[in-house]
Amino acid sequence: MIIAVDGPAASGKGTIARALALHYALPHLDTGLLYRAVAITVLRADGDPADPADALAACAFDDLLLGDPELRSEKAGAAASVVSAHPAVRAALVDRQRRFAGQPSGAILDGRDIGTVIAPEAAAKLFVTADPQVRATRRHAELAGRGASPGLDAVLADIRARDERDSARAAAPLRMADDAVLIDTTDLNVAEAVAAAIAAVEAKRG
Ligand SMILES: Nc1ncnc2c1ncn2[C@@H]1O[C@H](COP(=O)(O)OP(=O)(O)OP(=O)(O)O)[C@@H](O)[C@H]1O
Ligand SMILES: Nc1ccn([C@@H]2O[C@H](COP(=O)(O)O)[C@@H](O)[C@H]2O)c(=O)n1
Repeated sequence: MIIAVDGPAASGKGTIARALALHYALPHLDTGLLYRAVAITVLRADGDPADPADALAACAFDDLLLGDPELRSEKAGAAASVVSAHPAVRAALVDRQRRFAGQPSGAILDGRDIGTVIAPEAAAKLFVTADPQVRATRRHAELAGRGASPGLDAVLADIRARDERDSARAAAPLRMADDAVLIDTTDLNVAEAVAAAIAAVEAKRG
């Protein structure tokens, strides 16, 4: 079984995808990490994330980078949202994601275009969202817990800018697949959101 989990920044899709991976004993890929790795590789080479050639060259990143905590920074997220708009970057990362999705065991992938582009054949598709202010408050608390302290306003501005870039780009924009189930986590705690996700997957499995 392939489960696709898409949604905007800090909506809780990763939290849900990890919980589903445990529940169904399926491997999980956080596809945002791939774009974050490209972004950090560009920045460390003093390149420009908006330059398609710089971004494409960075797609040959070392897999060890995927464990680097700097990938979780807001700087990496913002630059990832710039490099991910280049069609050549998206094309360079497609095969890797499709191979992961195609494992005999099945898989769970979370991102922006899993249900629409990477695995349109997924048995269950979830689109996780939440009010931007709520997303910013949660991300702000998460960053503070890690010792980073951007102001709440800055976190909200970053989330809004990323939402806009990810939805407006021509290549694989963020959008809900026609056959996805919407999960709005604004008024749900983590346990409630995970329960809603499991119920949605069970309903799709029939
Ligand atoms: N339902 C919820 N209630 C409260 N906090 C939540 C809920 N879901 C997720 N969180 C918290 O919100 C933050 C963002 O969640 P998460 O990382 O899962 O979002 P995401 O959509 O995967 O983000 P990204 O766009 O960075 O990939 C985390 O700190 C997480 O613990
Ligand atoms: N399937 C995906 C996943 C991510 N992106 C881009 O990467 C940025 C960072 O992703 P996070 O999930 O880690 O926040 C995101 O803002 C997108 O621009 C993507 O395009 N497609």
